[in-house]
Amino acid sequence: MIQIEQLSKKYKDAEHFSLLDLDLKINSGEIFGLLGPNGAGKTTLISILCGLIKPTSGTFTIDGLDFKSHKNQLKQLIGIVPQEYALYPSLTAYENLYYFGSMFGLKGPSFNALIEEYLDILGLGQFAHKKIKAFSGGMKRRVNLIAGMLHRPKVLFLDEPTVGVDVQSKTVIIDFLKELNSNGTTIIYTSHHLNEAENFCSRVGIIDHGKLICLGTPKELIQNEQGAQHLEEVFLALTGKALRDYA
Ligand SMILES: Nc1ncnc2c1ncn2[C@@H]1O[C@H](COP(=O)(O)OP(=O)(O)OP(=O)(O)O)[C@@H](O)[C@H]1O
Repeated sequence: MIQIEQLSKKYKDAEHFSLLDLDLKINSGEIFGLLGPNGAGKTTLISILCGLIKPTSGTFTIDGLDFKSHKNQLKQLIGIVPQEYALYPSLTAYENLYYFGSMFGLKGPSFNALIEEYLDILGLGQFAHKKIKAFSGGMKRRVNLIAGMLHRPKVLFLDEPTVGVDVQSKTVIIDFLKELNSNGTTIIYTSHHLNEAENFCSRVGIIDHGKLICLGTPKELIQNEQGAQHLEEVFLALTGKALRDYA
């Protein structure tokens, strides 16, 4: 489904590569977790795969479509749920979603019904016509999520979809993503919640300093790391305890 070959990214004026010669294959139907410390290169990788930034070198295909020659088809195929809220604060939840859907050519009564259905599933039905600026962080995260998948993409990229939300919102978001996945959507997500990733992901890849340092099912990675009971111990053993502060 996603085939990445020798992907590298060096930002303009940066001293180091943020991604270096990364090879990775993600299969159709997976829930794939991209894990790594702050500054490891997760957002950079997702941003390249979503076509938001260009790689310095390397190639990738999604569903057999090359990123350079099939930009427009790829836009239809993928959905993006960014880390930052992509919502208009002075519009209502419904208006925001209508706007995002219309960018994919969605309109009409069946589209209205779809927006209402998703808002209901994510517990926001009664707030559909309230302005986003009055929403809590957890509510905004849920609207942000719907905005990224209204056009029913085959592949959904999510950059920390559960950051800063309470356990209740987190559960609703994860259950919703599991349901999407069971209906055929491939999910690629980044997170710092290692317990969540351990339970949620079919496979994970740990990235550090722009390189993929391990890949496998959570169970495999835990079994391969001596004394580890959970993914968090594997993560610390592989990436160390030093702080990752950059400016
Ligand atoms: N626009 C940019 N210009 C220059 N350097 C950048 C830019 N964006 C990211 N970087 C650098 O690239 C590296 C990887 O950053 P990236 O945001 O991809 O990491 P991340 O794994 O998503 O981190 P986090 O968990 O903190 O979100 C870091 O060293 C970061 O400082």
